[in-house]
Order: sequence, then C-alpha cells, then structure tokens
Amino acid sequence: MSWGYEENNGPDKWADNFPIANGPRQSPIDIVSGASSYDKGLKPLSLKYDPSTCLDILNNGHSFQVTFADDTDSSTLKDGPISGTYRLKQFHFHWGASDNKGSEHTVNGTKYPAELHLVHWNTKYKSFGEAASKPDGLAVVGVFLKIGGPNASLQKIIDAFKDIKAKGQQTTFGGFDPSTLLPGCLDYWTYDGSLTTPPLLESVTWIVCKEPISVSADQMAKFRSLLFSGEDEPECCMVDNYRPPQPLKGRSVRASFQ
Ligand SMILES: Cc1ccn(O)c(=O)c1
Ligand SMILES: [Zn+2]
Repeated sequence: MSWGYEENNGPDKWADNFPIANGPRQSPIDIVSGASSYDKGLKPLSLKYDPSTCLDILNNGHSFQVTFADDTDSSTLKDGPISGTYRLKQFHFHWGASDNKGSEHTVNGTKYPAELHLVHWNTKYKSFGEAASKPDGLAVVGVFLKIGGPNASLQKIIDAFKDIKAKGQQTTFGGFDPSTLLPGCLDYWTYDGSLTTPPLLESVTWIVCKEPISVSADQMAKFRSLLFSGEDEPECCMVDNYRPPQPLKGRSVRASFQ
C-alpha cells in the first residue's frame, strides 16, 4: 500500500515508512506572522521563467504537476534567501474538499483553499534527484490561492484537466508562463524545511509569498474533479491532498518585509 491522503495511508501514517516525518525540519508549518523576524539582508526574489521550457502536465495520483525542461538555465530562481541558481523543475498544487481548507502552510492558523508549489533545484548539484537529498538542494516558492474572481492563467491549466483526469494520465502542455501565477507583490516568509510528501526529505528552503492569488469557486470545483484513482479503478476524487502543519522545533521564520 503506497502513501496517500486517506485514513489508512495518510500523513499520520507516513512515519511508518518514512521516519524522517518526525524530523527536525519538516514542512509545512503554521506561519505566525508576529513571531517571524524581518531580515533586511533578504533580497527580492529573482524569478525568470521561459514558457518554451514548459513540457507537459500529468496526474501523478497525488496532485497534478506541470513539468519543465531543466537541462539549461532558462527558467530559474535566484536571490531571495538563496545563493546561486536554482532551476524550475515542476509546479503543482495542494487543495481541499471545500474552500475552508486545502493549503499546506497556514498563516496564524488560517487555511487557504489551495497552495501552489513551484519546485526548483540547486544547480551546484547535477540533477533534481541529487539535489533533493542535500540540505540546500531545493527551493520551493509557495503561493496561496484565495476564493475571488476567476484566474485566467489557472484556466489554461484547468482546460487540460480533461486529459489527465485519472492517475498516470499525461498530456503535452507547452508555452505556459508560470510567472502569470505569481502575485503582484513578492513579499515572502522563508524557513528551512522539507518536501511535504514522502520521502519528506529535509532539503527545501521554503519561500512562502504573503500575497495570495485568486481562484474562483467554480475553478476550485474543477480541481476537485480530478481523481486519485486510475482509469480502471473505482473513482476517488483528488481532494484534501495536503499535509497539515508540523512542529517548528526551534526554527525561525524570517520575513522579507516589515
Ligand atoms: C519536490 C516536492 C514534492 C512534493 N511536494 O509537495 C513539494 O512541494 C515538493
Ligand atoms: Zn507541494
């Protein structure tokens, strides 16, 4: 039985096969804004994405993910809290069964209906796979989604859902610019954490944007029409694919803004 988000294989069971689940730098966390410390040494984020590196969109049974060509420095993250160059590998989302939950990080206990993760790897290592096992290997930009007007950029992604409804389905998806998913203001919180899905490796510098982007209630309903299950299995809606906040264990959260 592989890991998932059900009662019998969900976040409370992950430590059985992945003991690092109880490690010192696990993600996500609850961001207590009043406890974060403004660090004037933090630089603005430098995100440069080339839409021609966008390859395809796939349902991996846990979320859907848009993958990018990462054999050159065409789509990169620099500055912010990191040093060096990190390449965009993929982005994906986590969301709830209803609008009152779904994000992984929370802010002063508040859950958002969904959270976008843009996953980058440190080019001082040879590949994503190698970087994923290093303490400074990955940098993930998290963006909260809140219910509001329809999001034209998200709609392009939603229009591809008919081809990736079930686990294992994939389709080409080109020319998408991920910067159209970023909020106008790139103020962020940052802390040292982990992947939020098994293998839960403690290799992620988290960069969580303070400002959410909008998604309409109808668009959120389309996310919930995707399936955890494969096309020949009983249908199981892809919802609540989020890990709840984990103990901070003495870590500090820095803010790029006052
Ligand atoms: C690499 C990776 C894998 C899963 N998730 O949720 C992430 O946010 C990042
Ligand atoms: Zn994620």
